Amino acid sequence: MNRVPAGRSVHVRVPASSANLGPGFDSIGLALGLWDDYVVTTSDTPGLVIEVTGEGAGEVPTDERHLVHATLEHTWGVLGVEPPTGLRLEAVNGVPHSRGLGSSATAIVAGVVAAQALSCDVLQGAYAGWPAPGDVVPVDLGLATHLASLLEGHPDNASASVLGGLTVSWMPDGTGLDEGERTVTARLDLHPDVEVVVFVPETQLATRTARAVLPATVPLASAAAGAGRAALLVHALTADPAHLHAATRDWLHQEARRPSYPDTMELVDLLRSQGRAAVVSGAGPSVLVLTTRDAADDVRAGHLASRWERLVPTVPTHGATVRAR
Ligand SMILES: Nc1ncnc2c1ncn2[C@@H]1O[C@H](COP(=O)(O)OP(=O)(O)OP(=O)(O)O)[C@@H](O)[C@H]1O
Ligand SMILES: N[C@@H](CCO)C(=O)O
Repeated sequence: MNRVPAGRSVHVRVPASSANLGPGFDSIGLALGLWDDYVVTTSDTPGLVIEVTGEGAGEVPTDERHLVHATLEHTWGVLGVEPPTGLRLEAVNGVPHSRGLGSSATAIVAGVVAAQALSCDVLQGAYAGWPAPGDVVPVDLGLATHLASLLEGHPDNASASVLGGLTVSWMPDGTGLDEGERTVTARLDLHPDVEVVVFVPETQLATRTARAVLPATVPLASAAAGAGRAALLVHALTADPAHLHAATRDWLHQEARRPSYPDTMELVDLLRSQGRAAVVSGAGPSVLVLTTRDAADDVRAGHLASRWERLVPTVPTHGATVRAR
């Protein structure tokens, strides 16, 4: 088996994401212009060195359990290449952890694309040699979406982090993610009038915890109502933002999770009562407001308790990028 060569270094940038956007549970994702940056360098000196600054510094493990490192190893296994002898991972994280902003998907996507990039010429005979410093290193974005979605357990965050913009993901032949099925994603352009405001609390909520409280089944009427709003949501986000408030109504997950994030739902209820298209971002506890450009200043200026940090990220039109160093 070929080994990833020593003496290579890549700079990987991956955006955060907001999943669900109300009724698009486990399928709709939106990239957010908050970024994790990684430099991954191979060497022939055995060992692993991990340095983390920014979000998660002093909290995430800096050994082989680190999520990006574990993903690199997993991806090289899937690709059938031997990991390099030595590896250095420098992380500068701008995506808040466990706030519903897709931090785990961001990290997983970083690992998947870095692993592909560092072995690109080992895998692709047609690709001659290692790129010059600053050049984009080619990766298979479809494979990246699929592998990252499998590792994450749902495709909504991973697809937005890989592709940027607005994404809708589905499984061709079923409801669950498994090795035999490849995630498919449609990448949509957000209507140019749509802007986002994100309210981030100090409290954290692990996605695993938030998923554990969801019911196994929902009433047909709720499923039918949600399907209609999810369809309307795609129309509102791409063609007619006037429908955003109606389109972001959810019956599948937010109410079931209310006891897990009461302050979040209180803010969502308040903003919705004021006509804002407010939803829980991902599995919470952040709140995402989808607004139009003319109303964005009002949303940004609204009075808010001090425990909420207000962010105004762009929606990047591209997702993960990898450049040689
Ligand atoms: N950049 C990172 N480096 C290392 N580990 C990370 C990184 N980002 C996230 N993680 C790990 O993932 C955990 C958070 O994942 P989790 O799925 O619970 O929340 P999230 O992805 O931030 O939110 P959501 O999935 O609701 O959008 C962190 O506690 C940490 O263990
Ligand atoms: N669709 C997932 C997103 C987690 O970020 C959930 O709500 O559990």
